[in-house]
Amino acid sequence: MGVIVNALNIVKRFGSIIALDNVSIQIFESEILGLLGENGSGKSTFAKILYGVYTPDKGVIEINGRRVFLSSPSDAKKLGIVMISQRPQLIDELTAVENIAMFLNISIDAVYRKALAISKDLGIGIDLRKPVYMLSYTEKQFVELIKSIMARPKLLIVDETTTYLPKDVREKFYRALKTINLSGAGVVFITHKIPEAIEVCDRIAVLRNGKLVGIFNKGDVDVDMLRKAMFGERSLYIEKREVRQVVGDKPMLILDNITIFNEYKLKAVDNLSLNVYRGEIVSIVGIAGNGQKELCEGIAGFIPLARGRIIFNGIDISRKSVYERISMGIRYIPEDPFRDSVATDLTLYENIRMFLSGKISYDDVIRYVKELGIYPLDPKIKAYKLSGGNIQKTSLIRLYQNGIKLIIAHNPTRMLDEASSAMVLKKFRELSSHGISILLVTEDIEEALSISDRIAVISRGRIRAIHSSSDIDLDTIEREMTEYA
Ligand SMILES: Nc1ncnc2c1ncn2[C@@H]1O[C@H](COP(=O)(O)OP(=O)(O)OP(=O)(O)O)[C@@H](O)[C@H]1O
Repeated sequence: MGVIVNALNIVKRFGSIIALDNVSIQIFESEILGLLGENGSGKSTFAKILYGVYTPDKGVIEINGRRVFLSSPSDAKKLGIVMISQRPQLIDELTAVENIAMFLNISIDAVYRKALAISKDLGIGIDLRKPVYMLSYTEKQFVELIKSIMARPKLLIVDETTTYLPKDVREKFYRALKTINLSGAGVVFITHKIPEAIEVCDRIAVLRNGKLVGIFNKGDVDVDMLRKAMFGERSLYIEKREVRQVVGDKPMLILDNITIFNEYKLKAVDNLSLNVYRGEIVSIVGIAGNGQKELCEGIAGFIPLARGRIIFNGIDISRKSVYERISMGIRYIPEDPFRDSVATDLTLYENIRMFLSGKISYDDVIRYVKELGIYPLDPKIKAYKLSGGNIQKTSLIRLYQNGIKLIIAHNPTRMLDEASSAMVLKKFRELSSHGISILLVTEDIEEALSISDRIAVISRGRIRAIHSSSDIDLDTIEREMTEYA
């Protein structure tokens, strides 16, 4: 098998942080190379160097045996390197076909026939002539996948794209990656999920604190070995999650037949009713784009209800402002910390101070940074310099505010590694045992099963089923999620 990419002794520093410390990785033709590592270990930095977003401070990149200098993604694209980011890079107002045509610089008619054939081949039923804003997150990622296949890449980088897709959709995605492999291309597959890495990848490279710990062949490793490689001795402390059974009998939140329209005036939440009791953890699971974001924003007060009522702690808050809802004890953790919940131009210290009332000393901030496991342990660092997972942990400072009665958390662990996710779920459990109610809106069914008292399945803005988490299993929930989609 030929070598597509030879990354030799790559060093990348950001000020005093060494994001990549002498990392050498080869990527072969027709292989899927996994990239695993805890938050802040250097995965995205490595991917961005291959995609021309960052240039290395030291080291050499060779593509097909020739030394290259990638100074932008268009340099990378010319060499056949394509990346699917965690957030779809599509223009919402254009159709899927127009987006693909623009990326490939070819005519719309030529794109349509080919794209349709590829989507049929993969068993993906997407209307490629719809504007992208009408597609769900999953459908958008499939458009990215079709776009990547049509670009005939030599190297495809997939950055945590599949984390929350339901099993059957994920399998279609994996099949597509194997198809890309068949043409001789290599794939770099970044994921936080160790079992997924074992399932999909031929080899798995593990990074820790910017250093390459090792590259393992699929057949030679198991979950425990990879966990140890990722976290070192800390792997021993990753808690087993367990289901709690303490729930109050007083509804903290009553959603009474609420309907909410999205920014495109489409009905996103459709006549939805649900109660969350005092101290209860209720999860809402569903495929992304089924009204979850609008539901969260509607409860937090960012967007108005078209119909229905929200009763919080006995009071109708349907017309109350965001500020009034916060004062009453509602906290919202949005799913996109970059856009909605962390001021990236401010320092970590300033972000933490902003969300915690009263006098907060520098030492207090250090304590929170430690408790949240934010890396690097430097309150003076500007937030934009943090890795995705560490930015997400910063947004979770809201969990430490006073006076909380209800938390609405939307995919709060999406970017977190296993140890950090366990820390957040432990915090949720602790808060609920103090009577705080939690509405966890997540696409991670295992997470929902591990922590919730009840699980509701959402599809097309409606609750399709509600289960006690002790009476339900993953397969049934996945079936229900896709049945109505
Ligand atoms: N633009 C930047 N400026 C300063 N520091 C940065 C920048 N980008 C990344 N870093 C730092 O480099 C280190 C590695 O970050 P990177 O984003 O590669 O981690 P990661 O493994 O992808 O993490 P995650 O799983 O959280 O996405 C982190 O300490 C991060 O704070």
